[in-house]
This record gives sequence, structure tokens and C-alpha cells, in this order.
Amino acid sequence: MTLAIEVKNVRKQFVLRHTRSIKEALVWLLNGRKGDLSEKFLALDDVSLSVKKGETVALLGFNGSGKSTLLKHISGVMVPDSGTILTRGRVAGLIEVGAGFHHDLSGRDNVFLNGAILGMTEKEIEDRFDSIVEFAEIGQFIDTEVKFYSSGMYLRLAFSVAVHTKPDVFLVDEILAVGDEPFQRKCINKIKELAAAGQTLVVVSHDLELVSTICDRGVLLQKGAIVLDGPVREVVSELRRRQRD
Ligand SMILES: Nc1ncnc2c1ncn2[C@@H]1O[C@H](COP(=O)(O)OP(=O)(O)OP(=O)(O)O)[C@@H](O)[C@H]1O
Repeated sequence: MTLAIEVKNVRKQFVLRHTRSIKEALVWLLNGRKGDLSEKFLALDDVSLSVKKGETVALLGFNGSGKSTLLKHISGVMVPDSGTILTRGRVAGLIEVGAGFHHDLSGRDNVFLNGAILGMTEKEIEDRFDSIVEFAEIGQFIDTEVKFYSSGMYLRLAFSVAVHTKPDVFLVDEILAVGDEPFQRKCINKIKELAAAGQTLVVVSHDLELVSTICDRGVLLQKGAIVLDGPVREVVSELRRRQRD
């Protein structure tokens, strides 16, 4: 059994800064700065998760349960306060769409820039360039600066670059809710194709029907901790039961 992702005892705390009144700040100063004006919030509380190569996993849970935070740790965008995350092979994903895109550059330049950030060589990008543009249906706009793209065009190009990196682990965060319907369908088909080809997949989505068709395994998060891990249908049923309560 080859592991693609191994998350061990990960904790992540965020500091929530509240706006305080001048009076509150003054009292705090006069008291010798005792206590803490900021509040701490544990977004991931001792999370451990192993994902085997070829598994398709849906991270499920209510708003604020820590799904995106966990995905960002797997992608390496965030580092944990404690614990470890190991990933095997190339990890690519759609977490903050077009995060690596530069507004003043053309679509073409961004394909090269973003492709390189995602770990492709120049030769790989050149070889896959036509296919990237074709999948994104960007056509003649490929030489236009992306700041003039519609949000859908931007998203399509970002998605296309990401899937063409042929990653070993593909991470998708709620992306499927964006874009028009035909493109959504195309993305879903592409993701299903990747899953069928044995690609490791970790998906965050509130579309329970959709994740049930794409993923085999479901992981339910609640207040930053994993409370259930099993076949996706069972975990989705439990989440629905909790939604009704
Ligand atoms: N950079 C940050 N600074 C402070 N708090 C944060 C930060 N990122 C996330 N949080 C908090 O951590 C908690 C978990 O957020 P996260 O985005 O992981 O939840 P989620 O399960 O993906 O939620 P949703 O379903 O709404 O997308 C939330 O309460 C959120 O406000």
C-alpha cells in the first residue's frame, strides 16, 4: 500500500483580532497589559489522515469545520503549528483559483508562469499548451491580459493548467460551484476521468450528490476534528442526518 498523503497530529490555531474600543484598550494598558486582547481559535485539532495512492476522498462538514484549512495544509499553502504533513509526488489543485496568475500578463504568459509554479518544465508546458487552451476554450483571448478576462474565463484557464500538470495528488476546493453549467460538467467529467485513471483526489464540496459520484471515501470534520471516516455514502448520510437535527 503506497501512501499519497499522510497527515499526522496536525494542529492549527488562528488568532482572531477583534476591534476593541479605546476604553477597553486603555483598561488593558492600565492593568499592565494583562490578559489577551486577541482571541485564539483552533481550526485543526490534532488531525491525522492517511490517503492511499488512487483513493478519492471527500472532506465534508458544516461551514467553518476546517475542510479548506486542511486542504491548504495538504497543498502546502499553510504550515501547521504542530504535526506533520507528507505528500508523495506532485500535488496540484484548485484551492485559490488562479492564485498564481498575474493580472498584467497575458493568458499565454500565465500558462507558462502558473505551469512552472505547479512544477511543469518548459518543454512539458509547450507540449501541452494547445491542449490547455483547447480545454479552457479561451481561443483568441489567449494573448489578452487576464485582467480583462471574465471570472469564468479566468477559472477555466486556471483549471485547465492545473489538470494538465498531471499531478499525483489533485486537490479541489469548491471549484465545481463556479463557472457556467457546460464548463462545470466538463470539469466534473475531467475529474471523474482522473479518478478512473487512478489519480489520488481530495475534494471539498457542499454538493453532496456530486461528491458521492466522484469520491469513494468521506471524511467528516467537526470543529477542526475528524469525527467520521468511511465510505462516502455512509458519511454523506450521517452529515444529512446532522443537518436535519
Ligand atoms: N487565515 C485565517 N485567519 C483566521 N481564521 C481563519 C483563517 N482561515 C480560516 N479561519 C477560520 O477557521 C475556521 C475553519 O475555516 P475553513 O475555511 O477551513 O472551514 P470550511 O470547513 O472550509 O468552511 P466552509 O464550508 O464555510 O468553506 C473558520 O472558523 C474560519 O473562520
